[in-house]
Amino acid sequence: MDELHTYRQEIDAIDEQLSTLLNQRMAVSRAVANYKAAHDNHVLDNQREQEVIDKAKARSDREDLKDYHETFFRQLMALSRAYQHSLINVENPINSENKEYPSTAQGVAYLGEQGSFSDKAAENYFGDKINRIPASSFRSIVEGVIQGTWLYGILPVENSLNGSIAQALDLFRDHQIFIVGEVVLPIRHCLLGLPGTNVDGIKKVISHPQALEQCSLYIDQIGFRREPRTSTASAAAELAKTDDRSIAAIGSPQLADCYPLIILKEDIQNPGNNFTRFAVIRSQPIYQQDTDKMSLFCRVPHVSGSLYQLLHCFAQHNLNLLNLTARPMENNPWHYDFYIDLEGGLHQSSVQSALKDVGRICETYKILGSYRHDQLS
Ligand SMILES: O=C(O)C(=O)Cc1ccccc1
Repeated sequence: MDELHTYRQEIDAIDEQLSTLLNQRMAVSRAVANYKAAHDNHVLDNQREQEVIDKAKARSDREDLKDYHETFFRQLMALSRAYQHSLINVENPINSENKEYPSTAQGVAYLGEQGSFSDKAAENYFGDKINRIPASSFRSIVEGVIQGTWLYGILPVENSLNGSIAQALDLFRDHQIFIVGEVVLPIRHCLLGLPGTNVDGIKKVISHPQALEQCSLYIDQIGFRREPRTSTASAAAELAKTDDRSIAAIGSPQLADCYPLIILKEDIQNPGNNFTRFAVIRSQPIYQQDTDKMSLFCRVPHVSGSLYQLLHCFAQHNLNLLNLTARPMENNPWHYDFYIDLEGGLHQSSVQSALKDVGRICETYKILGSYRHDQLS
């Protein structure tokens, strides 16, 4: 018994030293948070964390303690990150992040050509106030916005029948890009052909993959071959340049006004309410007082219960989730990041409290935006 008592005294003395060291470490962490806030740096620096872990393992005085060193330092750094997040992100989100950035960028880039659904979404959101610029891929839109070639971009992010559009979400996660608004469009598809085309003679349909998927029942019933194109409007423009009456394009009825094509059949989309949600993106966030929706990316530790804990942060503050999508991590097979939409704006105290908890639980998280919910759907 005496022996156990002695061991416990030894452990208490070590814990005392650990507490002193933790105070010191968190004080430095505070200084790092201030530095990162002033220099727009991210809280998570994967390379730096790996170096800390490698050094810790090398200091282990026994082989069988290496893994314990790794876990200890991983947890320590997670605590440090949570502390930094609580200092940087939510102390004063509206004032600290709503800076005006000098920019010569103009216009909004959208996918496809004139008459694409993205073009229509941009028109609905901005009216004729700004130029709309056609682009050939999601990536080129995002890169153009980051480089300041365009002020805004517009990307489809979710369809009411097919769910989240993974490619768009991954671009938001992996780039310094922010959502500043959204627009929801009802989607109606029709089959378009060159004048004089007979539906019976059509062998192949061309369109954006989303459109082909949304009309899959009709396409399979007739037995058309499918070929993807950059957008519905690019497919229509391409068809209009040919004289091939064995090809049809799929897209909005308005395409028949933009290109010399005729509508062969209307409303060929699969049954159900077909809406697509588009995100308006910018290279810098805009946080306003009257927003009522937010989007985030969260990375939780790969341990039992961590997703449950993450969801609890929102439940505890009565915040309703509008979307939860798991996206695979590129360099970490079978591990996932979580994309979340929630009802509530960043100016709300319940949201700020929830985000403080999120910061404590997540290895890293990113606020993609706080913006007005388009209630059309
Ligand atoms: O191809 C288009 O027109 C787009 O904007 C992408 C798309 C395709 C189908 C439905 C919604 C958006």
